[in-house]
Amino acid sequence: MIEGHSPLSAASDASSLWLSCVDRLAQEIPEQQFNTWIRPLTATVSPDGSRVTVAVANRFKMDWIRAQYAARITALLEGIQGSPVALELALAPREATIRSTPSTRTMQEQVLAELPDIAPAEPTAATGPRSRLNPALTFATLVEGSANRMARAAAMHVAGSLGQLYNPLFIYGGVGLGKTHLVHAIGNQLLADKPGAKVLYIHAEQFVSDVVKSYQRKTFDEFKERYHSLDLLLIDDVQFFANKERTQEEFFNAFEALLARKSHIVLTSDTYPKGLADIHERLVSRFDSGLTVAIEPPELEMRVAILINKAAAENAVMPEEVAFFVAKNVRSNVRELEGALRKILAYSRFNQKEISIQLAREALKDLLSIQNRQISVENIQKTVADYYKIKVADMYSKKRPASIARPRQIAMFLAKELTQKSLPEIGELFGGRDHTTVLHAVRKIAAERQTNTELNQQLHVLEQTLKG
Ligand SMILES: Nc1ncnc2c1ncn2[C@@H]1O[C@H](COP(=O)(O)OP(=O)(O)OP(=O)(O)O)[C@@H](O)[C@H]1O
Repeated sequence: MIEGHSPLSAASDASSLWLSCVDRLAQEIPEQQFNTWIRPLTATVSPDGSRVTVAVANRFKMDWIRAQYAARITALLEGIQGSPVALELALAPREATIRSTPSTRTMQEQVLAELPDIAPAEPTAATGPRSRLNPALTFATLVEGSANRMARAAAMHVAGSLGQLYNPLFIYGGVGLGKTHLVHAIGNQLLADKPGAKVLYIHAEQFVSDVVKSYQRKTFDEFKERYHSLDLLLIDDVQFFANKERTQEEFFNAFEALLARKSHIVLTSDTYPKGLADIHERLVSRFDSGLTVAIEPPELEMRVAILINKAAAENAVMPEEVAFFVAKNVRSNVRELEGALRKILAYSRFNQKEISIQLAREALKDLLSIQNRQISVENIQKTVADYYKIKVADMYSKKRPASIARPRQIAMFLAKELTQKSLPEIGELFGGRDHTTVLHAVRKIAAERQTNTELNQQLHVLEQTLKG
């Protein structure tokens, strides 16, 4: 803060920080997207401008804003403020709603119950923006490494020869590993080559909402016209179709119609098709009928390359030794790497200092101390999966063979032991399992450890690895 500022001027600076950020976003984002996602937001800014809390209407919007806009909002806020800004997303208080009980639901009520809370300003199937692609997410900005090599090659192939091999292409992996980036890259590449192609990127929850609206408004012809006539459908996070019967049926119809006209479908999920819970078998087998590829957490060298590339894209130079320092300390996913980089760039610009290990240490002070105290569940899942040579995705899958279920129970036990997370939170991070499942795993492994020396030894190795 500038010396001599009165609290009043500090407060008005603080509120203009958010308004300036919104102004900048209005210039960057297509109008429809801006009106849908950014305009309804309200924010509270701390007097020194170091913390901005944005109120969001519902959880779906929160996830979307976090995934699509949070990085850019933080970068803009930090650019305007000239110092690090912590962005928080919070649910705005909402009015109570009355829901029917399942036994008395009509078809429309059943469909309505599938609706994520969407504000009226949402783009509808008929009026939404054409492709919903983010032009910044291209193959050129996606760093390649062994973690995503196969998925990237398959995606490039699809973009280059639509409707031929690998249809559908199913890409799965943990959070923040680049699945969304990759599917946008396919769409952007196709549009660059064939500007007239009909491409749509959609998050699975938005598809649910489109189904619901077409029921509400009786606009099924428009819905079909829109989805069944695409050349390329990119659909993100299909695990959100779980338990949405009507949606699954409509998606199945769209899927069949698109394949029949040799259009391409690309899907992403947090687990592989057979690991998906509560999705109809006929849909799962369709998902698995083309090519299924994984994106793994990036290895050290890839994390380093991502940091150096992303810094260069921001016109900053990140020396390799600093990139190694950061990459060794931020291991779980690319989104977290980006967050760390943003903090370092803001710190360097604000203090007008070159980027060095010392500067990175200072900029990431909070993050590093949190990491030292708290190990993330994602890290535990990856470490345990590597140790027992199973896929990370098996940590979220519904598979039950002992070779998978046991490492999963061990990971749950370690998550309870080494993190601050509650049983329900851990259950959620293991593919939406109930807290009683986690409790059972924790008790079982804890008891067995007392008598089984081999297990005790394995747990010891894992604990040491995780504590670094
Ligand atoms: N290989 C990569 N090279 C460059 N940037 C990457 C790479 N992988 C991921 N990113 C970036 O990391 C961020 C998170 O990636 P993305 O949103 O695609 O992850 P995701 O797997 O879809 O996660 P979620 O499951 O949470 O939706 C994005 O900003 C993306 O551009």
